[in-house]
Amino acid sequence: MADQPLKLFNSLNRKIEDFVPIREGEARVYTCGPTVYNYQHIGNMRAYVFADTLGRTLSHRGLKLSHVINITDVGHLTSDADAGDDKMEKAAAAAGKSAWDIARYYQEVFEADLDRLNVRKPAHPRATDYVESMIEWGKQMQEKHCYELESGLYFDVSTVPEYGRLARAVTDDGEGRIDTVEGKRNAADFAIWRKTPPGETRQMEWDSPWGKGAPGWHLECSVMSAELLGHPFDIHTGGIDHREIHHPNEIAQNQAHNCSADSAASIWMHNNFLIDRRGKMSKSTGEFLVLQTLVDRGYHPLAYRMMCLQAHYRSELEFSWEGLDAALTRLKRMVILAERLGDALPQPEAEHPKFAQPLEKFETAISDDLNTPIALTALEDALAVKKVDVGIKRAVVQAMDEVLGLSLFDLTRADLRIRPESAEITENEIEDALARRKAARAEKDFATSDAIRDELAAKGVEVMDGDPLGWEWKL
Ligand SMILES: Nc1ncnc2c1ncn2[C@@H]1O[C@H](COP(=O)(O)OP(=O)(O)OP(=O)(O)O)[C@@H](O)[C@H]1O
Ligand SMILES: [Zn+2]
Repeated sequence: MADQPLKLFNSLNRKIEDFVPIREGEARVYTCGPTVYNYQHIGNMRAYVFADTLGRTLSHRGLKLSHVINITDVGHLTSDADAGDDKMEKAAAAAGKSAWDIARYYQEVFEADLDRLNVRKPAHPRATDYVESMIEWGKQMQEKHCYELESGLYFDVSTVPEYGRLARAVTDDGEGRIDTVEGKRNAADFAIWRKTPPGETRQMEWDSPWGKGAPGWHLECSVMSAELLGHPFDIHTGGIDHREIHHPNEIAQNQAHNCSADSAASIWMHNNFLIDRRGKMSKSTGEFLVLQTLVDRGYHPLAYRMMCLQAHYRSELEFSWEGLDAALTRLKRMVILAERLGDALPQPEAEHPKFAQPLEKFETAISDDLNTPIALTALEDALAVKKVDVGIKRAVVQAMDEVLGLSLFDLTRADLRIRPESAEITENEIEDALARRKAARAEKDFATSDAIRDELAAKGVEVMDGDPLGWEWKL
């Protein structure tokens, strides 16, 4: 479909590059997944909407996609730089549950949220299923690249070429934040294996040549990407915070293990943060929004996907309820226009000159480092084309929607109504009352019609005659 190259921003050299798959006709993508010690906030979910849009774009270009989003169920400490407690063990202790139960619970919620945001099903390997391979990696790297301290096996970052070239400012931003562990050779050295301290038992621990303990978080992603995608693979993604510590450490391990200066992925991509008035949305700072909160307030989850798509993935996105309202309204307009195409049979082979411009605009935008804000306007241009065969129009709109993942043909007006959990009246009751009112009006029985209107108003439903969006009522 697309004859222009797909251009992507590579964090490795800070340049836009043409994407060239390593294996012809295929694309392999690894995305750092959640640490399942808590709910994922909507900022975390932005990272997966971005990765999914990338995956959909690769599929759209006819590539066979293998996408992995791992589940970190062990090893991530409260500081990315190997200091503090294990996030899983800490959450388990606080909840009085086992770390394993906590991990399973939050993984399920995470997967349900991915579904609700139309993130296509990637592979979800759990770190705890790969510990044996992690130990193998440790043994293999140990002699040339690691040293043992009382607390564990550490990676010496001076043993690989160009350590930290991915990070923006290794000295002040990266290393500056690293808490020191006594005996470390370089401040940026990190744990490959963390030994369980003498006299303690951890819920999640394994035997290893370095004693009982658990793998380091950075090691997990190196090992799972190698096992599931093979090194080298095409694209590695994550949130922009990973560019500073986690990904430089992954690269160092890949270089050491693979005996190569190569980072193991052709392109490293990072999404920017979702912020609110206080800054980066973050679990560690206490209050945060989860997808369910949006749903409880009556918003369809895809309004949030729309909100994400309205910003370029490399820009910060500020969350506000007004912004979410605007995204919802935009989605509604699209759904109303898509509805008019009814059940027309899409005709992907047929062409119409009226769609040349929107299609060209769409391809150019999405190929330009996933410029979804412009791609959305191209979709709107296509939806606005009049007096054409509906089958052709449907095929064009559907192809664009496949990339953006908004499910325009599956959503209905009713799905998109603001319908807070706390509302007293059900959708069916409202529809029923409206139908009775319509019948009364048709018979010029205005007394009944007004009575129904007042009845609804008493329950907080405003009937909107002549609403330009055709949304006959709102709460
Ligand atoms: N505010 C945010 N906006 C966008 N992406 C984010 C944000 N916060 C975290 N991420 C990304 O979400 C993904 C999942 O991260 P993880 O589950 O490890 O969360 P975390 O680091 O514990 O979160 P937090 O930083 O909120 O405490 C990572 O790719 C991370 O970079
Ligand atoms: Zn990772």
